[in-house]
Amino acid sequence: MSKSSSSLKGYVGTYTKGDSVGIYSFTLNTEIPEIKDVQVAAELGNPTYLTISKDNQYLYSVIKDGDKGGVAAYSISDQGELHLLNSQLTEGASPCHVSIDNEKNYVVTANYHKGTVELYPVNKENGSVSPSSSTVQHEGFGPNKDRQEKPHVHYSGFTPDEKYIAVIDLGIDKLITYANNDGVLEEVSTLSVQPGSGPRHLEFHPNGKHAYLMTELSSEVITLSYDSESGTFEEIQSLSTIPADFTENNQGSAIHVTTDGRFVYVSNRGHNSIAVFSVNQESGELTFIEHTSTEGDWPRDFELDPSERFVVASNQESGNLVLYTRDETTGKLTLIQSDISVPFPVCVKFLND
Ligand SMILES: O=C(O)[C@H](O)[C@@H](O)[C@H](O)[C@H](O)COP(=O)(O)O
Repeated sequence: MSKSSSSLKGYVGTYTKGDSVGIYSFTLNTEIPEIKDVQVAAELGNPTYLTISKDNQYLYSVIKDGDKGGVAAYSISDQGELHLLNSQLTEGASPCHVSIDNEKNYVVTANYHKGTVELYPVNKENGSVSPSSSTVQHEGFGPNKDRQEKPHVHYSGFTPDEKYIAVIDLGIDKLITYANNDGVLEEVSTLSVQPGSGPRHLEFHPNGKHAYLMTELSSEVITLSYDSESGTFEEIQSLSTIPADFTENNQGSAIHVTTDGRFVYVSNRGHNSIAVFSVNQESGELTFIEHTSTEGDWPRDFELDPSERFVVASNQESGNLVLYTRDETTGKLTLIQSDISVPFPVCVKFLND
């Protein structure tokens, strides 16, 4: 399924509440354009976040199985079917985010409820996950008594050169960089953001020198500079992602940066929108462009397709995916389709080019 193909394969992670039974797949016909063929791809509990290996061989999912939680590994067939390889489960709540490195050496998970980061070596022969080789337990709390009573790790992902793993903790307002020393996580630096802001997700600019952090509790996008040698971040700028006159509840959710480095997109749950920002290529600083409605309730995430001519948003509470075309010059989104039913969708991932 290459960039030149008019049919792109996508997967949707969900909460298995209501009618949802697991991971769903769909096709995006880029010529019409239209999303269709929504079907169950794998049955498992709460596969909220997914990650696909760069070579499209394997998909890894968060999994909840009774009182246990962890990671499930699947191989992806040429037709895009998922076949279970194995899973690694431990007692307690399941993680909320999962990432894999480009070489398929390690999967890393973030566990919101436990306040932990877990590293899982990947079996090079068949893509299955080995038991966790390292678990780090965060400590502390933040000023928001309801949401920051303890650590809540919300994101873990590899830095662009994959030298480090960046971890975001919503409960303690920190972005912590870890080194992976032969399967053991070792802390190398910490950035504390505004107390109470509740940082959630991170994406790097393709220049590797800037990164953008989305906060959940304060609904802000924070521009960071990044030193790839030391793995340290510094704050440059902070902007609200919702209009100043919007006073209802909003929880910031996802963030994505285009591969040309020109635009940053973030999603707002409550305001139910995607906010578009343009990027100053020198300073990395952002300028707000527009809000676009997500045509539904509670957009927990969204994704650009591999060509980046399309964006698909996932509205968790209204149970619909929304397809937009993206103007690559202005960054603006145009609504195409909003009636694609998927129960409790959380994230969308496409097969890579
Ligand atoms: O995004 C949210 O709504 C909140 O941060 C939080 O309320 C939620 O619990 C975590 O995302 C973890 O959720 P799961 O462990 O259920 O994925």
